[in-house]
Amino acid sequence: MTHPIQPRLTQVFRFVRCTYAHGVAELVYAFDHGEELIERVRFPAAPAVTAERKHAFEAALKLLHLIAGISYYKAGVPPKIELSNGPLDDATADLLEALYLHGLAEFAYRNGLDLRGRIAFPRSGEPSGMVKAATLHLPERTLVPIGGGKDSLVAVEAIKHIGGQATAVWVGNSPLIATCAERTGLPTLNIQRELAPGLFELNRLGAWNGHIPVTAVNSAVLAVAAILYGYDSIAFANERSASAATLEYDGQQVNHQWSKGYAFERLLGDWLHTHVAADLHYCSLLRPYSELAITRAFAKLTPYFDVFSSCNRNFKILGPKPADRWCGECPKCHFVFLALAPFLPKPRLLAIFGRNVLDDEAQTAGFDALLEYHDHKPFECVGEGAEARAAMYALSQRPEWQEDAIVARFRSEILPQLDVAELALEPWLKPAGDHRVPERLQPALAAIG
Ligand SMILES: CC(=O)N[C@H]1[C@@H](OP(=O)(O)OP(=O)(O)OC[C@H]2O[C@@H](n3ccc(=O)[nH]c3=O)[C@H](O)[C@@H]2O)O[C@H](CO)[C@@H](O)[C@@H]1O[C@H](C)C(=O)N[C@@H](C)C(=O)N[C@@H](CCC(=O)O)C(=O)O
Ligand SMILES: Nc1ncnc2c1ncn2[C@@H]1O[C@H](COP(=O)(O)OP(=O)(O)OP(=O)(O)O)[C@@H](O)[C@H]1O
Repeated sequence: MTHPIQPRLTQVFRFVRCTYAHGVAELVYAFDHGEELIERVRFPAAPAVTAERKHAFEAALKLLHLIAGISYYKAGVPPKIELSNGPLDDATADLLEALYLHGLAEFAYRNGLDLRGRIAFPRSGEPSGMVKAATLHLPERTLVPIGGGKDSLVAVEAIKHIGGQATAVWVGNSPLIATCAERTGLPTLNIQRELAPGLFELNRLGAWNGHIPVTAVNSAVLAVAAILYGYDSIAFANERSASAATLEYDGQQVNHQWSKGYAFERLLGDWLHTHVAADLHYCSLLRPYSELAITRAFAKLTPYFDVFSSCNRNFKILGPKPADRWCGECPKCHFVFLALAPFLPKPRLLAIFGRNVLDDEAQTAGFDALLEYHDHKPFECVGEGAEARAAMYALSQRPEWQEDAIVARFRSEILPQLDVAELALEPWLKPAGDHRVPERLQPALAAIG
């Protein structure tokens, strides 16, 4: 009989094996000599892997195993990591160590842990180099991940605008995301992901728990899918402000959205070019845009208004979900309401949310955090504090909004402490900064701005 392990006392996290057959990937992990934790990812109607793509497929699958391990590793954060398939080359180890350190920074901060110097993947010492993987002549079509919220729908419409071939793809079994994906009118692909049930048991036994960089997991799933089904690009909808830290603590930046940020996009995009296929492109189509530029673009996409939701409470695997798509109380509901408000007629916005979030005094502390007023930005996927202040200032100048409780308080209490010259909306609406959008998709960028 095996005794239940005490997750926080474990010494080794083991990547046991990773297999694939008939559209199902099994990703297997264990702590010490404890029971195997098996995560399954199901690729529907999967075609056979061709000989030409075999090497690329295996490389992508191996990366998925290594990345998805983060959900389990975090339960114990033991001092040692073991790989049954041998050590990693430097580029792979660098990618994983960056992901585990920065992607778990919020987890570490909230649990009072310091992961610096603790996460070391075994290395072969093989230099990374920048040798390109083979070109696979992947079909010119794009996987567009759908998250149920506004951002991915803006990306979808931009690709449709340039006549690009694309498939709306999502990981997991959210009916809300399925409805959004169907509304795009694109072909759809739903990949199922089942966490190892043993993780919930570890949680019950007092495992460490907290945020994981789920976009990295979804990205690795989609890299496997791109090779399996044949796509030359994966176009996420991660905004410019996703790269901004939520807070800084003890000399370390803590960014809730790290795997949505540009640093991770670069690491993974380069890794795919060198280890999987020279013609598989991983990018974010919204990288040059702020949240406000994206909400302005989304405000024109009326066909999605009755199906989308950015409220993450919809996406829990366990536990209750909001009755009507928007809980109206969480940082995402606060931010999306505020960021859409400057670009939509007020009655339209109230109809989407079924309430006026800005006239609810109970939400004052939540909005203060968004504005970084006596608080830091919330641990959620929300825009920068300066962006939220610009949106709030715009509303405070409009008669239809300025009497609402939260806006009125902003006018009387917060605005006098701010420099109005820094509150303009317009600078946020211009694209800026680098992106990695491949040439074929670049015309779609212009369709957003
Ligand atoms: C939906 C959600 O926000 N979940 C977070 C929440 O989880 P909770 O315990 O309340 O419920 P479940 O989602 O049902 O998860 C149950 C447990 O399962 C583990 N887990 C789940 C998914 C996974 O991929 N790995 C896991 O290990 C975990 O132990 C759960 O407790 O709180 C958790 C703890 O803080 C978070 O880990 C859950 O976050 C999910 C991974 C998730 O999908 N979150 C996205 C909505 C999310 O945060 N997206 C970010 C993207 C940022 C990035 O860099 O990727 C965003 O929108 O900002
Ligand atoms: N379940 C999922 N499957 C595939 N991709 C996902 C999933 N959830 C989120 N994503 C993708 O991850 C990226 C970040 O998600 P995010 O929640 O910021 O976007 P969103 O849902 O489109 O918009 P919003 O910011 O309004 O929530 C987006 O490209 C989104 O499509």
